[in-house]
Amino acid sequence: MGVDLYYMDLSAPCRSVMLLAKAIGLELNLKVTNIMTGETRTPEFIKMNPQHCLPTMDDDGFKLWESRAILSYLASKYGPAHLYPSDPKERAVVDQRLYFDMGTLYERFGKCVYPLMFGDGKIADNALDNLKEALGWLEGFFGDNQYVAGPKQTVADFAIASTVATIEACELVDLAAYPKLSAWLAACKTDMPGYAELNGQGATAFGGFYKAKVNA
Ligand SMILES: N[C@@H](CCC(=O)N[C@@H](CS)C(=O)NCC(=O)O)C(=O)O
Repeated sequence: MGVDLYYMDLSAPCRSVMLLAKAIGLELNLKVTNIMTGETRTPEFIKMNPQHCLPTMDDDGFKLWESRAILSYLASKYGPAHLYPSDPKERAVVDQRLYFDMGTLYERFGKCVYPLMFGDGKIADNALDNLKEALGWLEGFFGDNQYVAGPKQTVADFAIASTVATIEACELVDLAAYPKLSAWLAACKTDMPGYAELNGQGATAFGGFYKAKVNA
């Protein structure tokens, strides 16, 4: 019974789901799963998620992956309505932020770090500028709002907080150049239950791994 979550602390998408669960008081059956030692490639895991990625969720037999889909599902089923609003326009803005996070912000961040951490070490010349451009767009999304998708906290805040925490920990960009984003991140650090334990420690470990590769 209950919601199983297969996860790793180092993983930003996993941390976003764990932060949401803490915020809504949903107890997860946490199942630490090591991608480095092949624990997502076992026949049992592949049967549950043929894409063998983390996070993977199992809610009493309902299996789901893609962290942002998990966030929307858990908020819809267990959270207060404002976290994933039913109003079509409000929901569309939340979805836009989630897709932006996955397809642009995290994607551009990944191009700055993953080749060094897991690939051939070749980082494109424009990778950092592209990441800064995406952070500039995110800065603009705030407008006069306190949260990334408007005046209320939504699932997009959990997804983007995990991405930005990871960017911060890698020390690639001076986030002070984005004042609204910096103010929001500071508020996440104090107001999101478990931020220090989850995003703090997990992102710091990821950043440490990245910086060790840079200095190797
Ligand atoms: N877009 C996916 C990304 C999932 C992903 O790439 N997860 C990584 C860990 S951060 C993973 O499981 N990699 C191992 C694999 O794909 O086999 C999400 O947000 O859930």
